[in-house]
Amino acid sequence: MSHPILNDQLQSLDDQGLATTLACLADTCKTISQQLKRGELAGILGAAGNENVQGEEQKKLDVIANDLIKSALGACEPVRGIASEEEDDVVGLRESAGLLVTFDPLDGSSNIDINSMVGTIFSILPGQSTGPVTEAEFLQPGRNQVAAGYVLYGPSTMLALTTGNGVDMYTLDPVSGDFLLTREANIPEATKEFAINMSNQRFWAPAVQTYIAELLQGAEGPRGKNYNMRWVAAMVADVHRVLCRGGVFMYPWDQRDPNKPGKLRLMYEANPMGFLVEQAGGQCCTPEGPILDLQPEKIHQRVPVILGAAEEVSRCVGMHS
Ligand SMILES: O=P(O)(O)OC[C@H]1O[C@](O)(COP(=O)(O)O)[C@@H](O)[C@@H]1O
Ligand SMILES: [Mg+2]
Ligand SMILES: [Mg+2]
Repeated sequence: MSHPILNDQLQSLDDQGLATTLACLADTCKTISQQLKRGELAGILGAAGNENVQGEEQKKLDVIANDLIKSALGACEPVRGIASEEEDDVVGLRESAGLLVTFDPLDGSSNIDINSMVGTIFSILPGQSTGPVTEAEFLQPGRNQVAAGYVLYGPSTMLALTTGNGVDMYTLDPVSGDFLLTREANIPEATKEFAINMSNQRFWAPAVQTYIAELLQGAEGPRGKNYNMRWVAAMVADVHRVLCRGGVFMYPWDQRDPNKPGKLRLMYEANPMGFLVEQAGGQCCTPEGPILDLQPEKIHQRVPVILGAAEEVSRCVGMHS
């Protein structure tokens, strides 16, 4: 069976600037994948010894992946500016270019040191001006994204990509070095699988407490079926599972820190995953409604996330009203 090659598929896009940018991101992620494969041998595991702007400890690989993507996009003609989870501020690249890229260079950082799954998440927005690049220009609803995707560094390296016409999944062929199209994502409306960090249960809002309590009651409870639970602790891997076989994934609001209404970042995690999930037939919401309709207020903004099977997301959101 022959699998189409990513770069051939990209050539058929109307926007060749977008195609160039996506090819650049895919190539850089191949380099990150190679570094990860060498693991401890490359001396790149462990803490970098500093914190990012959000007060989180940076791993060496957070910094390495960020620098690789930043430098590759710095040389990528169609890119006007970038924003990264690991950068304090947005970075202007060239005023004449038309695309803005936001990214989480390494998602699931706490998995690095145990040789478990991590990934790179990216989102591409249209530029809004021909003047200097500003943070305000990035603050567009996720609905404006022209493309979004992630690369999952797992037993095989996989790229999931949407340009607004479904979600294609590519597997990196270690022999040819090409990303080959291997499947399309599809999220069934119903599921029996959920993903949430249960250790935060006592901090959740009452609606989430009730929703999860019903799932845990299984066949004897109001849902009338048994649910299984999974938690990889890397959003990229948990969402990949949902895109491949369905399920519901949540990182809800909790009361631990009033400055963090949720853990996940809108511009680097929630919006790109929301675009992918909607394109695969699922839903991605906060308790107030679809994430893609949110008007961002800050580049490093955090949001509660409920995504996946439509039946579960609408039930959980509905319990908040
Ligand atoms: O430590 P917890 O509560 O399991 O949180 C895991 C979540 O945090 C994250 O790792 C945050 O992402 P980063 O690793 O990019 O900071 C998500 O990928 C994941 O879903
Ligand atoms: Mg992340
Ligand atoms: Mg990260």
